[in-house]
Amino acid sequence: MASELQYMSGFGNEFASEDSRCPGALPVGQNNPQKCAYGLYAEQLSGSAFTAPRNENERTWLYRIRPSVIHKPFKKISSGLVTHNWDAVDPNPNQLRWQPFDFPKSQQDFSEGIATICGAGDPKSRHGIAVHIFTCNKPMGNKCFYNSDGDFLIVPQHGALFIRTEMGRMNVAPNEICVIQRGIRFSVNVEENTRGYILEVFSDHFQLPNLGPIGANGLANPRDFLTPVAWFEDKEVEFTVVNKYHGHLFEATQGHSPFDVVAWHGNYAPYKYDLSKFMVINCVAFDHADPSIFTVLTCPSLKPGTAVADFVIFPPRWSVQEHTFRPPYYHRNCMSEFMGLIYGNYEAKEEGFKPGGGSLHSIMTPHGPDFDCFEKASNAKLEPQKIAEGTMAFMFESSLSMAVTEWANTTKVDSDYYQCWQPLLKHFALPNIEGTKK
Ligand SMILES: O=C(O)Cc1cc(O)ccc1O
Ligand SMILES: [Fe+2]
Repeated sequence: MASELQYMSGFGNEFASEDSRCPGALPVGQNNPQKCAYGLYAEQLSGSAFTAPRNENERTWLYRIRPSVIHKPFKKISSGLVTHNWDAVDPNPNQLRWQPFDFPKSQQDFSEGIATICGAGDPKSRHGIAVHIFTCNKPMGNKCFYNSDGDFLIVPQHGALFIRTEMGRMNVAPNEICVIQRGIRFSVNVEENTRGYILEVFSDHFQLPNLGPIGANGLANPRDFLTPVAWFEDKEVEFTVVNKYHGHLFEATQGHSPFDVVAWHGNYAPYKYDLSKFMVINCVAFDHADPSIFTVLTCPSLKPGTAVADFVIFPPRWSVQEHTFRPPYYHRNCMSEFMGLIYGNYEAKEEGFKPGGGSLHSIMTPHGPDFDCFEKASNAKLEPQKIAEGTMAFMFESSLSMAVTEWANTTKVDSDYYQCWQPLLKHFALPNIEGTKK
Protein backbone atom coordinates (compact mmCIF):
# COMPACT_ATOMS: atom_id res chain seq x y z
CA MET A 1 0.00 0.00 0.00
CA ALA A 2 1.22 3.49 -0.76
CA SER A 3 1.46 4.98 2.71
CA GLU A 4 2.91 8.43 2.15
CA LEU A 5 0.22 9.91 0.00
CA GLN A 6 -0.19 13.58 -0.74
CA TYR A 7 -3.38 15.50 -0.24
CA MET A 8 -4.73 18.99 -0.79
CA SER A 9 -6.35 20.67 2.19
CA GLY A 10 -9.72 22.44 2.33
CA PHE A 11 -13.43 21.68 2.11
CA GLY A 12 -15.15 22.23 -1.24
CA ASN A 13 -12.21 24.10 -2.75
CA GLU A 14 -11.63 24.65 -6.45
CA PHE A 15 -8.65 22.30 -6.65
CA ALA A 16 -6.23 21.88 -9.53
CA SER A 17 -3.82 18.97 -9.63
CA GLU A 18 -1.63 17.19 -12.15
CA ASP A 19 0.46 14.06 -11.69
CA SER A 20 4.10 15.14 -11.39
CA ARG A 21 5.02 12.72 -14.21
CA CYS A 22 3.13 14.96 -16.66
CA PRO A 23 3.79 18.65 -16.01
CA GLY A 24 1.55 20.93 -18.06
CA ALA A 25 -1.21 18.31 -18.39
CA LEU A 26 -3.82 20.79 -17.14
CA PRO A 27 -4.91 23.16 -19.89
CA VAL A 28 -4.36 26.81 -19.15
CA GLY A 29 -7.20 29.30 -19.49
CA GLN A 30 -9.77 26.86 -20.88
CA ASN A 31 -11.34 23.45 -20.27
CA ASN A 32 -11.64 22.06 -23.82
CA PRO A 33 -8.54 22.57 -25.92
CA GLN A 34 -8.86 21.24 -29.46
CA LYS A 35 -6.08 18.84 -28.53
CA CYS A 36 -5.15 18.28 -24.88
CA ALA A 37 -1.52 18.01 -23.74
CA TYR A 38 0.00 14.51 -23.88
CA GLY A 39 -2.90 13.40 -26.11
CA LEU A 40 -5.30 13.30 -23.16
CA TYR A 41 -9.09 13.39 -23.41
CA ALA A 42 -11.09 16.06 -21.53
CA GLU A 43 -14.17 14.86 -19.63
CA GLN A 44 -16.48 16.74 -17.29
CA LEU A 45 -17.99 15.04 -14.24
CA SER A 46 -21.01 17.00 -12.99
CA GLY A 47 -21.99 16.78 -9.34
CA SER A 48 -24.82 19.30 -9.64
CA ALA A 49 -27.18 20.49 -12.35
CA PHE A 50 -25.41 22.71 -14.86
CA THR A 51 -27.59 25.56 -13.69
CA ALA A 52 -27.30 25.02 -9.91
CA PRO A 53 -26.60 28.26 -8.04
CA ARG A 54 -22.94 29.13 -8.12
CA ASN A 55 -22.33 28.36 -4.42
CA GLU A 56 -23.82 24.88 -4.89
CA ASN A 57 -22.40 24.17 -8.31
CA GLU A 58 -20.03 21.20 -8.32
CA ARG A 59 -18.11 19.77 -11.26
CA THR A 60 -14.66 18.54 -12.10
CA TRP A 61 -12.73 18.46 -15.35
CA LEU A 62 -10.74 15.28 -15.84
CA TYR A 63 -7.83 14.98 -18.29
CA ARG A 64 -7.46 11.28 -18.89
CA ILE A 65 -5.83 8.70 -21.12
CA ARG A 66 -9.21 7.42 -22.36
CA PRO A 67 -12.71 8.79 -21.81
CA SER A 68 -14.75 6.67 -19.41
CA VAL A 69 -17.29 5.87 -22.12
CA ILE A 70 -15.10 3.05 -23.50
CA HIS A 71 -16.69 0.09 -21.77
CA LYS A 72 -18.81 -2.90 -22.79
CA PRO A 73 -22.53 -2.82 -21.91
CA PHE A 74 -23.54 -3.13 -18.26
CA LYS A 75 -25.20 -6.37 -17.21
CA LYS A 76 -27.18 -6.84 -14.03
CA ILE A 77 -25.39 -8.94 -11.41
CA SER A 78 -26.46 -10.15 -7.97
CA SER A 79 -26.98 -7.20 -5.68
CA GLY A 80 -25.89 -9.33 -2.73
CA LEU A 81 -27.23 -7.70 0.42
CA VAL A 82 -27.62 -4.25 -1.12
CA THR A 83 -31.24 -3.20 -1.32
CA HIS A 84 -33.46 -0.16 -1.26
CA ASN A 85 -36.58 -2.22 -0.71
CA TRP A 86 -37.88 -0.75 2.51
CA ASP A 87 -41.07 -2.83 2.50
CA ALA A 88 -39.54 -6.30 2.83
CA VAL A 89 -40.37 -6.64 6.52
CA ASP A 90 -43.23 -5.33 8.61
CA PRO A 91 -42.52 -1.95 10.17
CA ASN A 92 -41.02 -2.21 13.65
CA PRO A 93 -40.96 0.81 15.96
CA ASN A 94 -38.95 -0.99 18.67
CA GLN A 95 -35.52 0.04 19.85
CA LEU A 96 -33.11 -2.10 17.82
CA ARG A 97 -29.56 -3.06 18.53
CA TRP A 98 -27.15 -5.21 16.58
CA GLN A 99 -24.18 -7.17 17.90
CA PRO A 100 -20.96 -6.57 15.91
CA PHE A 101 -21.47 -7.69 12.35
CA ASP A 102 -19.36 -10.75 11.39
CA PHE A 103 -16.31 -10.59 9.18
CA PRO A 104 -16.73 -12.57 5.96
CA LYS A 105 -16.38 -16.32 6.16
CA SER A 106 -14.96 -16.49 2.62
CA GLN A 107 -13.03 -14.15 0.34
CA GLN A 108 -14.99 -10.99 -0.39
CA ASP A 109 -14.04 -7.55 -1.63
CA PHE A 110 -15.57 -4.19 -0.69
CA SER A 111 -18.04 -4.17 -3.58
CA GLU A 112 -19.26 -7.65 -2.64
CA GLY A 113 -19.38 -6.93 1.07
CA ILE A 114 -21.95 -4.13 1.32
CA ALA A 115 -25.06 -5.06 3.30
CA THR A 116 -27.92 -2.63 3.76
CA ILE A 117 -29.22 -2.26 7.31
CA CYS A 118 -31.89 0.39 7.00
CA GLY A 119 -32.98 3.39 5.02
CA ALA A 120 -35.79 5.37 3.46
CA GLY A 121 -36.60 7.08 0.20
CA ASP A 122 -35.66 6.36 -3.31
CA PRO A 123 -32.71 7.07 -5.56
CA LYS A 124 -35.10 7.43 -8.51
CA SER A 125 -36.67 10.52 -7.02
CA ARG A 126 -33.31 11.46 -5.53
CA HIS A 127 -34.49 11.77 -1.98
CA GLY A 128 -33.51 9.44 0.80
CA ILE A 129 -30.74 7.61 2.57
CA ALA A 130 -29.42 4.12 3.18
CA VAL A 131 -27.25 2.84 6.01
CA HIS A 132 -24.97 -0.05 5.13
CA ILE A 133 -22.32 -2.12 6.87
CA PHE A 134 -19.40 -3.37 4.79
CA THR A 135 -17.12 -6.29 5.54
CA CYS A 136 -14.29 -7.46 3.29
CA ASN A 137 -10.95 -9.22 3.35
CA LYS A 138 -9.58 -8.97 -0.18
CA PRO A 139 -8.55 -6.13 -2.49
CA MET A 140 -10.80 -5.18 -5.37
CA GLY A 141 -7.83 -5.52 -7.70
CA ASN A 142 -8.84 -4.79 -11.28
CA LYS A 143 -12.36 -3.88 -10.29
CA CYS A 144 -13.86 -0.51 -9.49
CA PHE A 145 -17.19 0.68 -8.16
CA TYR A 146 -19.28 3.75 -8.74
CA ASN A 147 -22.62 4.76 -7.33
CA SER A 148 -25.24 6.43 -9.52
CA ASP A 149 -27.69 6.62 -6.62
CA GLY A 150 -25.90 8.93 -4.23
CA ASP A 151 -22.84 9.82 -2.20
CA PHE A 152 -21.08 7.43 0.20
CA LEU A 153 -19.80 8.60 3.56
CA ILE A 154 -17.56 5.71 4.59
CA VAL A 155 -16.63 5.09 8.24
CA PRO A 156 -13.99 2.34 8.54
CA GLN A 157 -14.30 0.62 11.91
CA HIS A 158 -11.75 -2.20 11.67
CA GLY A 159 -8.89 -2.30 9.16
CA ALA A 160 -7.66 0.50 6.96
CA LEU A 161 -8.85 1.22 3.42
CA PHE A 162 -6.46 2.10 0.66
CA ILE A 163 -8.62 3.69 -2.01
CA ARG A 164 -7.78 4.48 -5.60
CA THR A 165 -10.16 7.04 -7.09
CA GLU A 166 -10.28 8.82 -10.40
CA MET A 167 -8.94 11.93 -8.63
CA GLY A 168 -6.11 10.13 -6.81
CA ARG A 169 -5.40 7.88 -3.86
CA MET A 170 -6.43 8.01 -0.20
CA ASN A 171 -5.56 5.97 2.88
CA VAL A 172 -8.49 5.92 5.27
CA ALA A 173 -7.96 4.25 8.65
CA PRO A 174 -10.41 3.73 11.52
CA ASN A 175 -11.15 7.09 13.20
CA GLU A 176 -10.98 8.71 9.77
CA ILE A 177 -13.88 8.95 7.35
CA CYS A 178 -14.10 9.65 3.65
CA VAL A 179 -16.77 10.83 1.25
CA ILE A 180 -16.91 9.52 -2.30
CA GLN A 181 -19.53 11.29 -4.32
CA ARG A 182 -22.00 10.03 -6.90
CA GLY A 183 -20.34 8.83 -10.10
CA ILE A 184 -16.73 8.76 -8.95
CA ARG A 185 -15.05 5.43 -9.70
CA PHE A 186 -13.07 3.95 -6.86
CA SER A 187 -11.40 0.73 -5.86
CA VAL A 188 -10.75 -0.39 -2.28
CA ASN A 189 -7.70 -2.37 -1.22
CA VAL A 190 -7.60 -3.97 2.23
CA GLU A 191 -4.99 -6.08 4.01
CA GLU A 192 -6.98 -7.77 6.75
CA ASN A 193 -10.50 -8.47 7.91
CA THR A 194 -12.09 -5.09 7.43
CA ARG A 195 -15.41 -3.65 8.56
CA GLY A 196 -17.11 -0.29 8.52
CA TYR A 197 -20.28 1.67 8.07
CA ILE A 198 -21.61 3.60 5.08
CA LEU A 199 -24.09 6.45 5.12
CA GLU A 200 -25.47 6.87 1.61
CA VAL A 201 -27.43 9.98 0.69
CA PHE A 202 -29.54 10.07 -2.46
CA SER A 203 -30.62 13.68 -2.02
CA ASP A 204 -27.69 16.04 -2.06
CA HIS A 205 -24.04 16.34 -1.07
CA PHE A 206 -22.59 16.68 2.42
CA GLN A 207 -21.77 20.17 3.64
CA LEU A 208 -20.17 21.57 6.74
CA PRO A 209 -22.88 22.67 9.17
CA ASN A 210 -23.46 26.37 9.72
CA LEU A 211 -21.79 27.53 12.91
CA GLY A 212 -24.23 30.29 13.92
CA PRO A 213 -23.10 32.04 17.09
CA ILE A 214 -20.15 29.63 17.45
CA GLY A 215 -18.38 31.93 14.99
CA ALA A 216 -16.06 31.37 12.07
CA ASN A 217 -14.12 28.45 13.55
CA GLY A 218 -14.78 25.19 15.31
CA LEU A 219 -16.30 21.74 14.97
CA ALA A 220 -14.84 20.24 11.77
CA ASN A 221 -12.55 22.93 10.39
CA PRO A 222 -12.43 23.13 6.57
CA ARG A 223 -8.65 22.88 6.36
CA ASP A 224 -8.68 19.42 7.92
CA PHE A 225 -10.50 17.90 4.96
CA LEU A 226 -8.03 16.28 2.59
CA THR A 227 -8.52 15.61 -1.12
CA PRO A 228 -6.14 13.39 -3.11
CA VAL A 229 -3.71 14.77 -5.65
CA ALA A 230 -3.94 13.55 -9.24
CA TRP A 231 -2.42 10.13 -9.81
CA PHE A 232 -2.77 7.81 -12.78
CA GLU A 233 -1.95 4.29 -13.86
CA ASP A 234 -1.66 3.41 -17.54
CA LYS A 235 -2.74 -0.21 -17.37
CA GLU A 236 -4.18 -2.13 -20.28
CA VAL A 237 -5.85 -4.99 -18.46
CA GLU A 238 -9.37 -6.34 -18.26
CA PHE A 239 -11.08 -4.11 -15.72
CA THR A 240 -14.54 -4.63 -14.22
CA VAL A 241 -16.69 -1.61 -13.48
CA VAL A 242 -19.44 -2.22 -10.90
CA ASN A 243 -22.27 0.30 -10.83
CA LYS A 244 -25.01 0.73 -8.24
CA TYR A 245 -28.03 2.05 -10.06
CA HIS A 246 -31.59 2.17 -8.67
CA GLY A 247 -30.40 0.05 -5.76
CA HIS A 248 -29.17 -2.80 -7.99
CA LEU A 249 -25.67 -3.77 -9.05
CA PHE A 250 -24.48 -3.89 -12.65
CA GLU A 251 -21.15 -4.88 -14.15
CA ALA A 252 -19.31 -3.85 -17.31
CA THR A 253 -15.83 -4.67 -18.50
CA GLN A 254 -13.26 -2.51 -20.22
CA GLY A 255 -9.72 -3.06 -21.40
CA HIS A 256 -8.00 -0.46 -19.26
CA SER A 257 -7.76 0.97 -15.77
CA PRO A 258 -10.28 3.75 -15.04
CA PHE A 259 -7.62 5.36 -12.83
CA ASP A 260 -6.06 7.04 -15.83
CA VAL A 261 -6.73 10.67 -14.91
CA VAL A 262 -3.45 12.50 -15.35
CA ALA A 263 -4.72 15.90 -14.22
CA TRP A 264 -7.95 17.41 -12.96
CA HIS A 265 -9.42 20.62 -11.70
CA GLY A 266 -12.70 21.39 -10.00
CA ASN A 267 -14.63 21.15 -6.76
CA TYR A 268 -16.27 17.72 -7.15
CA ALA A 269 -13.77 15.36 -5.58
CA PRO A 270 -13.53 12.83 -2.77
CA TYR A 271 -12.14 13.80 0.59
CA LYS A 272 -11.17 12.32 3.91
CA TYR A 273 -11.25 13.67 7.45
CA ASP A 274 -9.55 12.59 10.67
CA LEU A 275 -12.17 12.59 13.46
CA SER A 276 -9.51 13.41 16.07
CA LYS A 277 -9.23 16.86 14.44
CA PHE A 278 -12.81 17.74 15.48
CA MET A 279 -12.82 20.84 17.69
CA VAL A 280 -15.35 19.83 20.31
CA ILE A 281 -17.68 22.47 21.69
CA ASN A 282 -19.95 21.63 24.60
CA CYS A 283 -21.73 23.08 27.60
CA VAL A 284 -19.42 24.50 30.29
CA ALA A 285 -22.13 25.57 32.75
CA PHE A 286 -25.19 23.35 33.25
CA ASP A 287 -27.48 21.02 31.30
CA HIS A 288 -26.80 18.65 28.46
CA ALA A 289 -26.36 20.20 25.01
CA ASP A 290 -28.16 18.56 22.11
CA PRO A 291 -25.92 16.25 20.05
CA SER A 292 -26.16 18.54 17.04
CA ILE A 293 -23.23 20.36 18.66
CA PHE A 294 -21.11 17.42 17.46
CA THR A 295 -22.15 17.54 13.79
CA VAL A 296 -19.26 16.86 11.44
CA LEU A 297 -21.15 16.96 8.13
CA THR A 298 -24.75 17.48 7.12
CA CYS A 299 -26.75 16.67 4.02
CA PRO A 300 -29.54 19.24 4.03
CA SER A 301 -33.14 18.80 2.96
CA LEU A 302 -35.17 21.63 1.46
CA LYS A 303 -36.52 22.43 4.94
CA PRO A 304 -34.11 24.76 6.71
CA GLY A 305 -32.27 23.12 9.62
CA THR A 306 -33.80 19.70 8.93
CA ALA A 307 -31.23 17.32 7.56
CA VAL A 308 -31.71 14.41 5.22
CA ALA A 309 -28.77 13.11 7.24
CA ASP A 310 -26.32 14.44 9.79
CA PHE A 311 -23.06 12.71 10.63
CA VAL A 312 -22.50 13.31 14.36
CA ILE A 313 -19.64 12.05 16.54
CA PHE A 314 -19.15 11.64 20.30
CA PRO A 315 -15.42 12.32 20.68
CA PRO A 316 -13.24 12.34 23.78
CA ARG A 317 -13.92 15.58 25.68
CA TRP A 318 -14.15 17.23 29.08
CA SER A 319 -17.42 16.99 30.92
CA VAL A 320 -17.78 19.82 33.43
CA GLN A 321 -21.46 20.67 33.79
CA GLU A 322 -22.68 21.58 37.28
CA HIS A 323 -25.88 20.23 38.88
CA THR A 324 -26.54 18.30 35.70
CA PHE A 325 -27.32 14.73 34.77
CA ARG A 326 -24.45 14.60 32.31
CA PRO A 327 -25.13 11.63 30.02
CA PRO A 328 -27.65 11.87 27.19
CA TYR A 329 -31.14 12.64 28.47
CA TYR A 330 -34.14 10.36 27.98
CA HIS A 331 -35.82 11.44 24.82
CA ARG A 332 -38.12 10.83 21.90
CA ASN A 333 -37.02 12.40 18.65
CA CYS A 334 -38.86 13.38 15.48
CA MET A 335 -35.72 12.19 13.66
CA SER A 336 -34.33 8.64 13.25
CA GLU A 337 -31.06 7.85 15.00
CA PHE A 338 -28.73 5.11 13.76
CA MET A 339 -25.64 4.75 15.94
CA GLY A 340 -22.38 2.90 15.45
CA LEU A 341 -19.19 2.54 17.45
CA ILE A 342 -15.67 2.68 16.02
CA TYR A 343 -13.93 1.77 19.28
CA GLY A 344 -14.29 1.98 23.04
CA ASN A 345 -17.72 2.22 24.60
CA TYR A 346 -20.57 4.71 24.55
CA GLU A 347 -21.35 6.60 27.74
CA ALA A 348 -25.11 5.96 27.71
CA LYS A 349 -24.61 2.20 27.34
CA GLU A 350 -21.31 0.87 28.60
CA GLU A 351 -22.49 -2.70 28.10
CA GLY A 352 -24.10 -4.26 25.07
CA PHE A 353 -23.29 -1.63 22.46
CA LYS A 354 -20.09 -2.91 20.88
CA PRO A 355 -17.63 -1.67 18.23
CA GLY A 356 -18.80 -2.87 14.84
CA GLY A 357 -22.41 -3.19 16.01
CA GLY A 358 -25.20 -0.68 15.72
CA SER A 359 -28.47 0.62 17.09
CA LEU A 360 -31.55 2.22 15.61
CA HIS A 361 -33.94 4.42 17.52
CA SER A 362 -36.70 5.24 15.14
CA ILE A 363 -38.88 8.30 14.99
CA MET A 364 -40.52 8.90 18.40
CA THR A 365 -39.16 5.65 19.84
CA PRO A 366 -38.15 6.39 23.44
CA HIS A 367 -34.55 5.77 24.42
CA GLY A 368 -31.77 7.03 26.66
CA PRO A 369 -29.31 5.84 29.27
CA ASP A 370 -29.55 2.26 30.49
CA PHE A 371 -30.16 1.47 34.16
CA ASP A 372 -26.49 1.35 35.17
CA CYS A 373 -25.72 4.63 33.47
CA PHE A 374 -28.68 6.38 35.07
CA GLU A 375 -27.89 5.20 38.59
CA LYS A 376 -24.18 5.97 38.27
CA ALA A 377 -24.59 9.42 36.74
CA SER A 378 -27.38 10.53 39.09
CA ASN A 379 -25.09 9.88 42.04
CA ALA A 380 -21.73 10.82 40.56
CA LYS A 381 -19.55 13.52 42.10
CA LEU A 382 -19.66 16.30 39.52
CA GLU A 383 -15.97 16.96 39.08
CA PRO A 384 -14.50 17.91 35.73
CA GLN A 385 -14.03 14.59 34.02
CA LYS A 386 -12.45 13.55 30.75
CA ILE A 387 -15.05 11.35 29.12
CA ALA A 388 -15.14 9.08 26.11
CA GLU A 389 -11.34 8.68 26.17
CA GLY A 390 -10.32 5.91 23.79
CA THR A 391 -13.80 5.80 22.30
CA MET A 392 -15.52 7.06 19.19
CA ALA A 393 -19.25 6.57 18.82
CA PHE A 394 -21.18 8.22 16.02
CA MET A 395 -24.72 8.81 14.88
CA PHE A 396 -26.36 9.00 11.46
CA GLU A 397 -29.38 11.16 12.26
CA SER A 398 -32.08 11.57 9.65
CA SER A 399 -35.38 13.36 9.26
CA LEU A 400 -36.51 10.34 7.22
CA SER A 401 -38.34 7.46 8.83
CA MET A 402 -36.02 4.53 8.20
CA ALA A 403 -37.11 0.93 7.65
CA VAL A 404 -34.99 -2.13 8.35
CA THR A 405 -34.04 -4.61 5.63
CA GLU A 406 -34.83 -8.31 5.72
CA TRP A 407 -31.16 -9.10 6.29
CA ALA A 408 -30.75 -6.69 9.20
CA ASN A 409 -34.01 -7.89 10.72
CA THR A 410 -32.59 -11.40 11.08
CA THR A 411 -28.85 -10.78 11.55
CA LYS A 412 -27.07 -10.11 14.85
CA VAL A 413 -30.19 -8.56 16.38
CA ASP A 414 -29.92 -8.25 20.16
CA SER A 415 -33.44 -9.26 21.11
CA ASP A 416 -32.77 -8.42 24.77
CA TYR A 417 -31.96 -4.78 24.09
CA TYR A 418 -35.14 -3.52 25.75
CA GLN A 419 -34.03 -5.19 28.99
CA CYS A 420 -31.43 -2.50 29.64
CA TRP A 421 -34.18 -0.09 30.63
CA GLN A 422 -36.47 -2.47 32.54
CA PRO A 423 -34.69 -2.20 35.92
CA LEU A 424 -35.06 1.61 35.99
CA LEU A 425 -36.46 2.32 39.44
CA LYS A 426 -39.31 4.44 40.53
CA HIS A 427 -37.57 7.14 42.55
CA PHE A 428 -40.70 9.23 42.93
CA ALA A 429 -41.50 10.16 46.49
CA LEU A 430 -43.86 12.81 47.76
CA PRO A 431 -42.64 14.95 50.63
CA ASN A 432 -43.70 13.56 53.99
CA ILE A 433 -47.18 15.14 54.13
CA GLU A 434 -49.49 13.86 56.83
CA GLY A 435 -51.96 11.32 55.51
CA THR A 436 -49.74 10.39 52.54
CA LYS A 437 -49.08 6.69 52.11
CA LYS A 438 -45.44 5.77 52.45
O1 LIG B 1 -29.55 8.64 21.68
C1 LIG B 1 -28.34 8.87 21.74
O2 LIG B 1 -27.59 8.26 22.51
C2 LIG B 1 -27.76 10.03 20.94
C3 LIG B 1 -27.96 11.29 21.68
C4 LIG B 1 -26.95 11.80 22.47
C5 LIG B 1 -27.16 12.95 23.21
O3 LIG B 1 -26.14 13.43 23.93
C6 LIG B 1 -28.38 13.58 23.20
C7 LIG B 1 -29.40 13.08 22.40
C8 LIG B 1 -29.18 11.94 21.64
O4 LIG B 1 -30.13 11.46 20.82
FE1 LIG C 1 -31.04 9.66 20.84
